[in-house]
This record gives sequence, C-alpha cells and structure tokens, in this order.
Amino acid sequence: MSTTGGTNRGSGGRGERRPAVTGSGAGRTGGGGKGAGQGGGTRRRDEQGRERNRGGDRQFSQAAPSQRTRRADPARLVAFEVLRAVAAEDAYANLVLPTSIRRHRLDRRDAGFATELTYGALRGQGTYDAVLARCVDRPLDQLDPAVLDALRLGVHQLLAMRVPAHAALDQTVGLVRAVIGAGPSSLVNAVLRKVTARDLDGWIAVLVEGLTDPTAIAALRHSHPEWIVRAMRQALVAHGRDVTEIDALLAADNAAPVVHLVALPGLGTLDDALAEGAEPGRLAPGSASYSGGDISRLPGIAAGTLRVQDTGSQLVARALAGVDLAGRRTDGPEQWLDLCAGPGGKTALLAAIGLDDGVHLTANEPVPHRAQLVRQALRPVPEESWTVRVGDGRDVGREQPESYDRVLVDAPCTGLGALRRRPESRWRRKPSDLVGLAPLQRELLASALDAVAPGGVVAYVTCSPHHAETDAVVDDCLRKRPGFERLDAGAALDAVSIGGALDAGHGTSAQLWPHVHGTDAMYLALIRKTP
Ligand SMILES: C[S@@+](CC[C@H](N)C(=O)[O-])C[C@H]1O[C@@H](n2cnc3c(N)ncnc32)[C@H](O)[C@@H]1O
Repeated sequence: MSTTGGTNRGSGGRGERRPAVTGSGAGRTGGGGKGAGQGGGTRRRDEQGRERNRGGDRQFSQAAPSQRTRRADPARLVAFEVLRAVAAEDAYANLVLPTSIRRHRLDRRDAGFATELTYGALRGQGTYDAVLARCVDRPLDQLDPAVLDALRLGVHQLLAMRVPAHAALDQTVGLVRAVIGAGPSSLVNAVLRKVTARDLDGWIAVLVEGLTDPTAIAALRHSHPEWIVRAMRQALVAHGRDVTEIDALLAADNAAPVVHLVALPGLGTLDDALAEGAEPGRLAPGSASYSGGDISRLPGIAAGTLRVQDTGSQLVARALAGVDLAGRRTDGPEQWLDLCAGPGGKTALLAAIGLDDGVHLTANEPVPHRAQLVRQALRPVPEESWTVRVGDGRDVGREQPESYDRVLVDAPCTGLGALRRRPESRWRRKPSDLVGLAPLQRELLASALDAVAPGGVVAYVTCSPHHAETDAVVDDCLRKRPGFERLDAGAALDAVSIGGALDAGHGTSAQLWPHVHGTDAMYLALIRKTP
C-alpha cells in the first residue's frame, strides 16, 4: 500500500522532526526503528517471559498506559471522530472532516495531519485490519468498533506516517483513555506494540506469504476489496492495457488526489488560481491543478466561474460538446440535454461551452436538493440558455422524443473510478450495488437514445471502469436497437485535449485511468443516431 505526503509530528505531535521519506513503509528511521529485532539495546521481557520492545532502539514510554496522558491530541481526536462517524453513521469523511477540524480549531499544520491520518486510515483499512488480525487475540468483529477505529489510526501512524513509534503509541493510547476508557487503552497499547514488530513492507510480506492468487495479493497489498481488484483487472484488459498495471492503478487510488480546477469558458479565468500557485492543466483547456490547500478563498470559486472538477470529467463533457454532428438536419442553435445532472459539475461546463453558439441546455435531475445544486452551479451562466427539469430521466425519451442534438448520460454508478477522492467508499460499496444500478443505467441510456434527434450524439459516461456498468450497458442497449453507430470515443477525447496530449486510445469506448492520465477513471461511449 502506498501513501503520499506526510506531516512530521513528534511525541504529543510537536517538537520532533523526522526526515521526509515517502513510499510504502517508509519514514520511521531512527528512534522509530524499522523491523523487528534489528537494533541492539536491552530487550525487556514481561512476567511470562515474552520479549517486549523488540527492536530495542525504540523509545517507547516506560509508563503504564494508566499513567500516561489522559488528554487526546486534538488532531488525532478529529481523525477518530471522523472514523467513528463514517462507521457508525454512514457519514462521508470528506464532509465530516472539515466540520470536525473547525470545531476543534486545528491550525493548518494539525489540520493537514488530521486529514492525512483520517484518509490514510480509511484507505488502508483492509491492509491494517489484516495486520491487526495477526496481533489481536480474537476476531476483529468482537472488538468494540470504537477501539478498532483507534487501532486503525495507530497502525496508520506506525506503518505509513512519519510519526515516531513512541509518539504514535503514546498518543493513540492517550486518545483511547480519554475518549473510550482506561480498560481498552491497555489492549490498544499491547496490540500496537505487536504492530511495531515490522514495517509495512514486512507486514505485507507476512500477509501474502503462501498466497498465489494475484487478486488476493493485490487486495492485501493495496488495501482494496478483492471484488474491486478483480473488476479493475478485467477493465484494464478489456481496454487493451496490461494486467500488471493493476499495482499502479490501485496505488493511485491510495494517493492523495490533487484538486483539479476548471475556469468556465467565456465566464471565468484561472488567473487567481495560478497566482496562488496552481499549475496549468496539461490535458484539458482552461484547467489547472492545485495542491496548496483551501481554494474557497479564490474569488472565482465564490462566483462559480472557477470550479473544482476532475480533469476526466472536464474531458468527457468537452468530448460530447466537440463531436462533429455531420448529419444534423436543422441549422438553428442546438438543444442539449444533461439527463443526470446533479450536482451540476458537467452541466455548468457544458452550458458555458455552448454559450457562444446559442445552445440551450436542459439539465434533468430527479432529486430536488440536487436539482437545486444544479441551479447553483448554473448561476454564472445567463438564465435564458438553460432550464432545470426536476424529474426521472427515464421519462424524457418518451415525453420528448428526438428533441436533442447532444445528450449526456452521466449515469448513477458505483463510483469505483473515484476511490482516491472518497476514502471510505471502497469498503461501503458492495457487488450487489451493481445489481441495483444495472437496470437504471440501461433505462437511462435507452431514454437518451429516444430523446436524441437523428444525427445527434449521446455520451454515456460513468465514473467507474466496471464492465457491468460500462460496455455491458452500452452493448445491451444497442443490441436491441438498430439505427445507432458508436463513434471513436478515444479520438473524441484526444481531439479536445490540449495538443491531443491525452492519448486515450482508439475504440468504441474510452477509459481514462488515474495511474495513466492522472484523472478519475471515467468511461465514455459516444453513440450517434443515424440521420
Ligand atoms: C454521477 S451523478 C451525475 C454527476 C453530474 N453529471 C456532475 O457532473 O456533477 C448521477 C446523478 O443521477 C441522478 N439520478 C439518479 N436516478 C436518476 C434518474 N432516474 N433519472 C435521472 N437522474 C437520476 C442522481 O441523483 C445523481 O445526481
């Protein structure tokens, strides 16, 4: 498993500095120790003769857990609260975290630490639980869930952050004492000491020992559920890539994503963002990437003319807008439809792109509060150029047949292509979700195929590379319907990328990849209704 970034924290989170090292299992040199029994030093044994403090150069606190701090370090407390909310209330970490950071008044440095700890522990949960299962004397599901969350935070600090081992241990035990109780703190202390016996690479070597199934190995190594690894491997092969890329792909899911920005064409600029240190985007026109922290201060963000949007999302929207409608029957301004518009990211970009040509965009969204987000997203675009329809997209084809020149179906999907942005979602998603989504995805695409005018084009898009919600959906829908042709989606994406730099391949569908393109794993099929 790989992690990126890192915040140096000493005991109690302050004072000590460690050399910055990135990569799996890196960073705990010096007092943190690396690997069991490598150092000299005096080895201690407990009353049962078991060796304690293996790797004697470590400096664990000599104090019993009951004598250690009762105060929880605020940054670790924030991470703990978020993990608890994710597990107990089905909360989204990216929504809960900023609120918790504000409530505990963390400064920028502590906020960075809390963010890395929270997201790292959530992403790494699969690997960390496998490590913990080797260190706890009972099945993990018999632990108090709060204790398990605290252990996960401890393991992430020990195995993947540049936190000295003694600080990770003392502070996690202190957190447990303060928020759960003295009893569990002894257990946490004992378990985390066992974890310190190896670094991350050492633990992974132990976990995968004797395994031969590459899916199971990759799942443990990169902390993904096996069914997702299997789906990713299939998708790589289906899109002509080498299956050995799976390691790079899964590692990309574990890296902290940079924020991508887009300036709405004709309405916004990147100037403020670039002045704040954003880098101009390499792939999408009018885009930038920003890793400098809080972007909400930028005036363009407040005005809605500068938006946070993954480059992959920008490119699929631009590909639909840019495709040639050679067989279109009328000469007037085009009618565009965004069938599944909420919260409106692609809607705003499409509306802005179409502005100069007098395009009218209808944005459909069935969920009222999400439809309201679409209206907000469209705020900077003149009102006469768009309409928000609140309704079921499956009805549009029947109610408005052959009415639109370009239709975007950004279908509800598992979101497996954006796991790096939603740290908990890989554990929340289940294969059964695909069963529920499959009919809806087919019905929405069918509705779009009815709603598109002869010569017009439908873009079927998912933020998932899973075959069941991508090519399988498009193949099924087109099998039953003559009169449609699939366009070269890769060529359409290349055509709208800066200098054709994207290199999305060629074929009846295109798949973008985090480890190749630096985007979310967006899927695109372009389907033309024959004139
Ligand atoms: C992947 S999201 C769309 C993201 C959006 N295009 C953007 O770029 O911001 C899918 C959307 O489809 C909506 N949806 C769910 N069921 C739908 C239906 N029956 N008809 C139309 N939209 C639906 C969901 O509420 C959700 O807002």
